[in-house]
Amino acid sequence: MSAFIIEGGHPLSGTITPQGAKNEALQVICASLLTDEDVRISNIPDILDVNNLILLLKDIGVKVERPAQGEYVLRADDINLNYLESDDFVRKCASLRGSVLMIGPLLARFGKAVITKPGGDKIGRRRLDTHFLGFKYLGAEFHHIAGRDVYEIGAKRLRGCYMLLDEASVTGTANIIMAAVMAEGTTTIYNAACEPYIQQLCHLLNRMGAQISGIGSNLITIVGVKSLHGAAHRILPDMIEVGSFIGMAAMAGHGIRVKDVSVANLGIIPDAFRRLGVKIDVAGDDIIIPRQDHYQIDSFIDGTIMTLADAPWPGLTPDLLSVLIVVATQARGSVLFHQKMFESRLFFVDKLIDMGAQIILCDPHRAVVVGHDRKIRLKAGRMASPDIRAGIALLIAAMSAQGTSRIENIEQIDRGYEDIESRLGMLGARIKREN
Ligand SMILES: CC(=O)N[C@H]1[C@@H](OP(=O)(O)OP(=O)(O)OC[C@H]2O[C@@H](n3ccc(=O)[nH]c3=O)[C@H](O)[C@@H]2O)O[C@H](CO)[C@@H](O)[C@@H]1O
Ligand SMILES: C=C(OP(=O)(O)O)C(=O)O
Repeated sequence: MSAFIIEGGHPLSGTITPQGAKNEALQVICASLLTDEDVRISNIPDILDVNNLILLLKDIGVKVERPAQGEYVLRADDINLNYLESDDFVRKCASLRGSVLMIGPLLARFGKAVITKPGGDKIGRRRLDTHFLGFKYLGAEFHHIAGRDVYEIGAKRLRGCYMLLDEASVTGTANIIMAAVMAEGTTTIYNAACEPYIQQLCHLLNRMGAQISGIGSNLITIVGVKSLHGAAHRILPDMIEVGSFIGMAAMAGHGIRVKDVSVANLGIIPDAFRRLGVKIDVAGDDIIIPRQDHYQIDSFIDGTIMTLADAPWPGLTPDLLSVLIVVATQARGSVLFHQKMFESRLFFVDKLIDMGAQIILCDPHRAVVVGHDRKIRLKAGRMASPDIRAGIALLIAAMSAQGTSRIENIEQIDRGYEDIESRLGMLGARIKREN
């Protein structure tokens, strides 16, 4: 296990550019399985989860070229379906959540896929019912393979239909869309997730010859086509990384510009930070977070205490609540965080409490933060990163703290943040990696 050693208290300033979006990358990379022609994708982040998914695609026979940094050409013209039966495949899927996104395209193109319990963050139950239900609506059948923790999914022919999803699952919606693009007839998905990740996937699929409408809404209509062809695609900036940088700038920044963020695709994210009193200026497609000696948490119009809660898009993404919690620890005022979607994502606040933050963990889903208004600084700590977003939140806390902190299990951070110690180092952070 690797660790970061962070010397806190160094002011950060300058300009930083976000990487391409992890969650979009996982989807569009898997979309390349839908055609035997070249799919060229640029702005692919160089992070563990994405690199492991590309390796897994190589294992099943996808030809991979990397003409430039962040740019890949993927050609799935000779897929080895036998590899899906191997223990090696199952083992690799089990450590990578993005692997679940291969099922829809494999089912659409080859009528066959294997589903195993995929990896990802340990942030509570991560059920796959929505994926299963969607595939079943389209006519797929599931068989549990005795002795192995996997299901085989098969479908001689997928048939379009109307479906109302049980919840707006992000990877579930992406998977069902990819399964439906070559189904016979029309598929209508209601209660579809509509994150920019999904919108981007749909735009790529349409460029590949699919007929998808309703993009950006929770009602998606897909008219099945016979086959798809190659296309090119550029991944959007990672909105979760942009949010992480806003949080970092509020806590430890002396003026930070985040460049080329695609403001139009950030949704409610900047406003969530503004609710905590963080000042954010927009300049073209950049955002600027000036130094702020104090920031004051809003209250609701009726004077009641501010609540920030996650919700399916265009609501507040659950992936930024951990960062928002850290920011609140130095605000003036109090705020209730309600993490509705995941069950175990708030437990990391124990570490912030050890560092001197005033937080009441009410139950696994709710925490109240009483801000210090910078009168008391967080003190350095020794901790392990339980998941990717708690990891970055702890890193931000450590950069703003007094003294030298140590964060272990930083592989969790590496899953989603490209070369983070060097990039933050350019802004003045002192972070050393220990392998
Ligand atoms: C690789 C990837 O893209 N991962 C993202 C994806 O995971 P993933 O697609 O796995 O997450 P889902 O959208 O399926 O669900 C996440 C959690 O939210 C719950 N839920 C979901 C929808 C809903 O309307 N109500 C509800 O309670 C689910 O039961 C589950 O506990 O979406 C999550 C939710 O934005 C993000 O945290 C993950 O970063
Ligand atoms: C929860 C996340 O990732 P994953 O779905 O890959 O575990 C995340 O990106 O915050």
